[in-house]
Amino acid sequence: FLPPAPIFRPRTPTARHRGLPICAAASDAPPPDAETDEGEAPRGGRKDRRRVVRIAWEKLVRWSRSWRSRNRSDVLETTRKVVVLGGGSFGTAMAAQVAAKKPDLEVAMLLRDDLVCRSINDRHVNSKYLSEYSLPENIVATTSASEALAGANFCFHAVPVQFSSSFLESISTYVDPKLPFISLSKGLELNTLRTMSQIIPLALGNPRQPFIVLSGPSFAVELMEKLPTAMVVASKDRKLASAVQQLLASSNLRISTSR
Ligand SMILES: NC(=O)C1=CN([C@@H]2O[C@H](COP(=O)(O)OP(=O)(O)OC[C@H]3O[C@@H](n4cnc5c(N)ncnc54)[C@H](O)[C@@H]3O)[C@@H](O)[C@H]2O)C=CC1
Ligand SMILES: O=C(CO)COP(=O)(O)O
Repeated sequence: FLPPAPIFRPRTPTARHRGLPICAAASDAPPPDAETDEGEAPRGGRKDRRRVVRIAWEKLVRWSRSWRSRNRSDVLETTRKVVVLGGGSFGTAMAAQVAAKKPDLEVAMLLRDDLVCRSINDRHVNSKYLSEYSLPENIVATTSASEALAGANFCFHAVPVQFSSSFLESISTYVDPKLPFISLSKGLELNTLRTMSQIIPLALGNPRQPFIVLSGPSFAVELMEKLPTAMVVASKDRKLASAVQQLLASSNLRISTSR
């Protein structure tokens, strides 16, 4: 479900390109003889030139593929811990989704209910939401904000919009100002008509808190059932959107990026 790698097709030199050292910069091979004009070029010269272009192009394609795959694996490789704020249906489903991507990733869920924490930690089941599904064992639940947020590389926010301001204000001292916040919550705050992109920086007192939106249409149950699901991740920071895409996308979850 990851987007396909762009396909680069080497173009046969056309009249417009003739005499130009196409792709010469990407090749170790010497550029074709700039003096050679097609009209005068012996057949062998033209063949050599095509070969040089082909080799340069193949090199460029190999570099592009390796760069893409390096970037793709880097996000998962370098992510050690994610935190999920809110352990309702969607927080639980996203925790399960990301935990399944990497068994040694620590997925910390910040909850209010100690009994639910115990059911997750001891039995790997959220006794209150989606209790019919087993959760990956690398999900740990806590009621301590400092514990949940310490050392996290990404934060998923799944507390309903109407309670988000007060909840975030209460935990703001534990939030690293560089921690990327991925909002799963949808809607407007009543009275203020603020969106989550306004609520999060205001409540945390940090206008520069990295912010990403992850949106469906998608439902918690379809993720738990591993049904084919599509989502969109959007951020003003294109690299961050792409990082979240790599972190979450799987064979059942296709994620597109947007700005
Ligand atoms: N359920 C779904 O399939 C989807 C839900 N969403 C969005 O995700 C957000 C969360 O939805 P659900 O997980 O379905 O809701 P939910 O009602 O299942 O869970 C809400 C969670 O927030 C916690 N919470 C409520 N008030 C709180 C407060 N004052 N402080 C701290 N925690 C509090 C609850 O304890 C619970 O863990 C919503 O904005 C919803 O629109 C988005 C896509 C799909
Ligand atoms: O957004 C949803 C599905 O995409 C569900 O959100 P609610 O749970 O707020 O209806």
